[in-house]
Amino acid sequence: MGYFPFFMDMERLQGLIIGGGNIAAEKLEKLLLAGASLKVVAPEIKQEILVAAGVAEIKGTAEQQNADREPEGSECTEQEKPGRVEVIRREYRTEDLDEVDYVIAATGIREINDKVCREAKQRRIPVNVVDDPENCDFIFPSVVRRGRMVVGVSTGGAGPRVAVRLRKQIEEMLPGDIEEILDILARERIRAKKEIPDPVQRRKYLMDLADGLLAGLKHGK
Ligand SMILES: C[C@@]1(CC(=O)O)C2=NC(=C\c3[nH]c(c(CCC(=O)O)c3CC(=O)O)Cc3[nH]c(c(CC(=O)O)c3CCC(=O)O)/C=C3\N/C(=C\2)[C@@H](CCC(=O)O)[C@]3(C)CC(=O)O)/[C@H]1CCC(=O)O
Ligand SMILES: NC(=O)c1ccc[n+]([C@@H]2O[C@H](COP(=O)([O-])OP(=O)(O)OC[C@H]3O[C@@H](n4cnc5c(N)ncnc54)[C@H](O)[C@@H]3O)[C@@H](O)[C@H]2O)c1
Repeated sequence: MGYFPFFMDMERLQGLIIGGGNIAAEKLEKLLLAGASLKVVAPEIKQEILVAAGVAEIKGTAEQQNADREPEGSECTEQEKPGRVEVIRREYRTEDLDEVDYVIAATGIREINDKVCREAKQRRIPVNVVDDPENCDFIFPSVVRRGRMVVGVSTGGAGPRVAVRLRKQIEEMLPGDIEEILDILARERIRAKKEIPDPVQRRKYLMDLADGLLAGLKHGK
C-alpha cells in the first residue's frame, strides 16, 4: 500500500456505485459535493439516493418511502438532473463498467463485491470496495471542505475513527474566513497572470498577498 492524495477533478469523470444502501448513500453524498456524475446500480435503492437523482420527492414517513419503490425485479433507467445521478434498479451486470472511470462496490455481499472488483481490475478501472481495503485501488478520506479548500485525512485504512477525529480537530482550527481569502487569491491570480508579465515579480506579489491576508486573519480572529 502506498497512498498518494491526488486531488482529482471529479466533474470530468463518470463514476459508478454498485449498491444503493446506507454506505452507497454516504459515498454518493461526498462525491456529489465535489460535483461528480454517478450511476447507481442496485435492486433496492435508498430514498435519499432517489431524491438526489431527482426521481423521488423527500417524504416524511418510512411507509411513504416504501410506497415510492418500484416493484422488485423491475428494470428502469431514470435520467435525473443533468450530469449528476442516474439510478438503475437491478442487479449488477458486467456491462455497467462500460465507459466508467471509477467504481465503488458497496453491496455488502462478498461475491458481488468480489465480482465487481475482479472485473474492474481486468479493465483497469480503479475500484473501491467499501469493506475490503486490501482490494481497493483507492480509499475515501475523511474530508473537510471550505469553499475551494479541501483537506482529506486518511489513515490508510488502519483506523477510520482516527481519521474522523483528526478531521474534527482540523475543522476546529481552521480560520473562519478561509473561503473569502481563497476567493480573493483566485481572482488576483488570474489578474496577476495577465497584468504582471515578469514571473519573479508576479510570484512575489502573490506570496505577499497570501501572507498579508493570512496575517490579517490571525490578528482578526
Ligand atoms: C473516513 C471515512 C470516509 C468515508 O466513508 O467516505 C471512511 N470511513 C469512515 C468512518 C468509519 N467507517 C467505519 C467506522 C467504525 C470504526 C471502525 O471500524 O474503525 C467509522 C468511524 C465513524 O463512523 O465514526 C467502519 C469501516 N470502514 C471501513 C471498514 C472495512 C475495513 O476496515 O475492513 C469498516 C468496518 C466495517 C465493519 O466492521 O463492518 C473501511 C474504510 N473506511 C474508509 C473511510 C476507508 C479508509 C479510511 C482511512 O484511511 O482510515 C476504507 C478502507 C474504505 C473506504 O470506505 O474507502 C468515514 C468517516 C467520514 C467522516 O465522518 O469524516
Ligand atoms: N467503508 C465503510 O466506511 C463501511 C462502514 C460500515 C459498513 N461497511 C460495509 O458496507 C457494506 C454495505 O453496507 P450498507 O449498510 O450500505 O448495506 P445495505 O444492506 O443498506 O445495502 C446493500 C445494497 O446492495 C444492493 N445489492 C444487493 N445485491 C446487489 C447486486 N447483485 N447488484 C447490485 N446491488 C446489489 C442492495 O439492493 C442494497 O441497495 C456492508 O458490508 C458493511 O459492512 C463499510
